[in-house]
Amino acid sequence: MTRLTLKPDSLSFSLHGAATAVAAVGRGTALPQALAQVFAKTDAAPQARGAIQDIAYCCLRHLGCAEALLSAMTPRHVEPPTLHALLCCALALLIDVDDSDNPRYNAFTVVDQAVTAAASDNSMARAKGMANAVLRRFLRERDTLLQQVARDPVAQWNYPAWWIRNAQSAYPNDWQTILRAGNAAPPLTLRVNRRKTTVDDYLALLADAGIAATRIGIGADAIRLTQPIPVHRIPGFDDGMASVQDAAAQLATPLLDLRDGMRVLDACAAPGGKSGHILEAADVDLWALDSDARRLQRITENLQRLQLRATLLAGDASQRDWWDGQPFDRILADVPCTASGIVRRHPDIRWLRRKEDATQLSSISTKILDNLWQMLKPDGKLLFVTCSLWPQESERQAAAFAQRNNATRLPAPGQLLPVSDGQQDHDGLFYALFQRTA
Ligand SMILES: C[S@@+](CC[C@H](N)C(=O)[O-])C[C@H]1O[C@@H](n2cnc3c(N)ncnc32)[C@H](O)[C@@H]1O
Repeated sequence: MTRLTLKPDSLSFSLHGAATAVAAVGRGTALPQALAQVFAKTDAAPQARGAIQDIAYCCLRHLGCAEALLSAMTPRHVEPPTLHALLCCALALLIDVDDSDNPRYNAFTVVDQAVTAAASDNSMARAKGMANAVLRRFLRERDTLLQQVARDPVAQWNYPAWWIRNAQSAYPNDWQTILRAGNAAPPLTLRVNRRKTTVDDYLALLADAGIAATRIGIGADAIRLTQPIPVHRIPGFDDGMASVQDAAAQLATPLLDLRDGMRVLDACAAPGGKSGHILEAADVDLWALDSDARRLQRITENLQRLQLRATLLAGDASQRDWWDGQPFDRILADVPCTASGIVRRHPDIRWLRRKEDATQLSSISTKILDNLWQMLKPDGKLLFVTCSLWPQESERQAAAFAQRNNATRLPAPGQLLPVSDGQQDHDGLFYALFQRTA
């Protein structure tokens, strides 16, 4: 509940909105929903929404360090949760200021505006003196405090301890690079719609619009914008000339080896990123299935924009009640997983997931894969995809599946580790391709 009215274009307003969203993540809400709730309650203009979102993302990327700093500077756990989140948001911006050559905010402005945000809210106003003291102490003792908390791996890496241990055990040589990549802001990667244009012509269109972009070495239709821009500013976006899609995700369609006339199932299809790419590549009879009926609506919107058509079905890929009994030439199984390979886009995931989630999600994907295998034509191909880094959900699952079903494994990239610099910039996805021989 607010006491003072904060100006919607002020940093205090953005900090208050971001803190409300981060506190909701602390209660188990995914960040996109948490932000949508904040935007629904406040009358924030697009620019203020952008600032709220940026601060919330920054906070979740620095949450381990911010919480450790707060514990080091305050004798008791800070309550209520929105005040705790507000101080973490402010500390995250101050840490970011320290890291950046071109900081977005002046450090003293951050402190002043965080205290104003606390003062504006009945639930926090009493603690504004404490908030001021904590943030000013951080400014005075920054180096000592950062050194002190960096002994704790959670503060050093900004992931839960179990996540760091998982990464160390799965990737003894690469775990630090992987964790660092997950903390970087992702690039804006586009997929050019080859039904409407070519990569070269689209790059020329972007250049004419003054938007710098380069071809990416992975994914034939992939280009990366040098600076992310809002989606509505992407030339031809509303007409389906380009879609936002990570470069690694753009490998699914070429791996499916599609030909016109094929009957294709995209079994876990929402929001339809890969469905759209499949339909751009070939004239296939595509069935797009998802168990979440609300998320199917996102496929409808995406395909409408691309002016492409599929048969949309709400159903469980581990069951058969939605199937007409006609086998498929190709099946894409982009199964539900922990999403540990896309944390740079979703910094909340690491804080929302639990260690045991991988086991539970693996058992769902085992059922999905075994069921879908029975729906494939002889010689048909099934592409198994996850956006996970954990072998339990990816390589171990693929190997066990091949053994159980006597499936022939065809060449595919396997585990792609997330990379956050250079030409190959992409998320961490896993691909395994199987063929039915009988
Ligand atoms: C990784 S996402 C798919 C992303 C999508 N292929 C794309 O490229 O845009 C996984 C999807 O699986 C769906 N899902 C989860 N369990 C399922 C099930 N048992 N059957 C079908 N879909 C399921 C989720 O609703 C979610 O939309």
